[in-house]
Formats: sequence, structure tokens, C-alpha cells
Amino acid sequence: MFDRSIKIAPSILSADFANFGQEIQAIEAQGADWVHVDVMDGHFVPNLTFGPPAVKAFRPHVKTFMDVHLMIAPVDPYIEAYAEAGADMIVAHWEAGPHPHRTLQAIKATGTKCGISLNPGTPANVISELLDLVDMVLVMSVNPGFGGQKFIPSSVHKVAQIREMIGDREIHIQVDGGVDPTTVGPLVAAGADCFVAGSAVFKGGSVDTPEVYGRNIRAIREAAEAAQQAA
Ligand SMILES: O=C(CO)[C@H](O)[C@H](O)COP(=O)(O)O
Ligand SMILES: [Fe+2]
Repeated sequence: MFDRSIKIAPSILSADFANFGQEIQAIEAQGADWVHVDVMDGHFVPNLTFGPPAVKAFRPHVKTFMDVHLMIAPVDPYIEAYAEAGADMIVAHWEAGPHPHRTLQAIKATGTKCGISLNPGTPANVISELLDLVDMVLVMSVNPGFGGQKFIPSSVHKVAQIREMIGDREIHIQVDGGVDPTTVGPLVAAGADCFVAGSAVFKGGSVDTPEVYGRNIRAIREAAEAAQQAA
């Protein structure tokens, strides 16, 4: 059955880069629903992160669900490698090339779940012809490339527009960038169900103090669930 419950997906971009295995185990033990992996190429975004071998190394530590956010262009030549590395879901950017439909078909052909992401400057309606192909729409609420940026408030309206476009299709809406207990409520009210949080989950904690991650995850979840009940 389609899971409409609130899902918190910590971004390991904010984890200790010398200790990914333990960091993943810590966030999962402390209540993370998914593990979000940010792949950056130094071209589509001004930062460089994880190639397929790194994702393959994360895989055995992830017991929940690994969503891989590809901020790379071109994206098509690398889809199979990230699927083989063990992604449960691959998300590509609409802005990554002229053929997002082909890109989504290529992701689906690997058998992984598939998502399309929109930058803050990209309007919602560009994905109207793609919705039948996706399991998730990722609304970027910061310009992609770095963790710790300030939430862009117009993302809330975009989430509402996409929820309306989705209708009764079983598609998740994920929001990524600057999500914390103060920004999550309006996003839930607008129709999002999955929340990436990097700095808001990892701040103040470490693998030696994992209870801090637990507190941070609970604070986001409680704010989200309160907004859900109020809706
Ligand atoms: O895709 C991303 C950046 O491009 C990250 O997932 C995002 O920035 C998470 O970090 P934070 O919660 O600190 O904003
Ligand atoms: Fe991300």
C-alpha cells in the first residue's frame, strides 16, 4: 500500500566523512526513515561528492531505504552504475538535460524507484507530462550544491501546485534544503510527505552522542505530524 506517512531522510552530506558506516547506523537507530545520498559533479552544481563506489560502500550499512539524489549532468551515462551500486531510488534533475522523459525511462529500466527534481527557479508545470513515470517529485528548497543553506519560502507554493497536479496518483513529494522544525509545517500542509534534512539532523551530535540525532529527528517529525493533524 502507498505510504503517506511522514518520512525523514537525513542527508549524509552533513555526516562525518571519515565515518559513513557508523553515521548511517546511528541515524537509522535514531529514527531515520530513509538515507539521502547527495551526488554532485562539480559541473551541474559547484561541489563534488560521491561516485558509484562510495554509494556501493554505503549500501551494506543502509537497512532502511537509500534515495540517491543525482545533481549531475549529463546524468544518463551514470544511471546504471548508481543502480548497480545499490540505490533504492534514483532522483534526477529536470534541468540535467533536454530529455528528462528518456532519463526517467532509463531509471525505471534498472528496476529502482524513480524521481524527478526541480531547482528553486524551475516552475512546477514543466513536469506535467512526466508524472506518470515517477514515484517521487523532489522540490529543491535551496539551490543545490551545499548543505546548511537558508530555506526558500516560495517552495511551499510549489509543493501545493505539484500536489494538485498529482491528483490521486501514488507519488511522494520530497522537499530538500533548509528543512527543520520551523520550516516543515507549511510544507506538510501543502502536501509534502518526505523531508530531507542534513544540518538539522546532524547538528550538535556525533556517533558518540547519537541521541542528539534522535532528538533532532524527533523535533522535525513532531512538527510535521502536528501540521498533518491540523490539516
Ligand atoms: O541536496 C542537497 C544540497 O544540494 C542536500 O540534500 C541538502 O542541502 C540538505 O542539507 P540541509 O538540510 O543542511 O539544507
Ligand atoms: Fe539532496
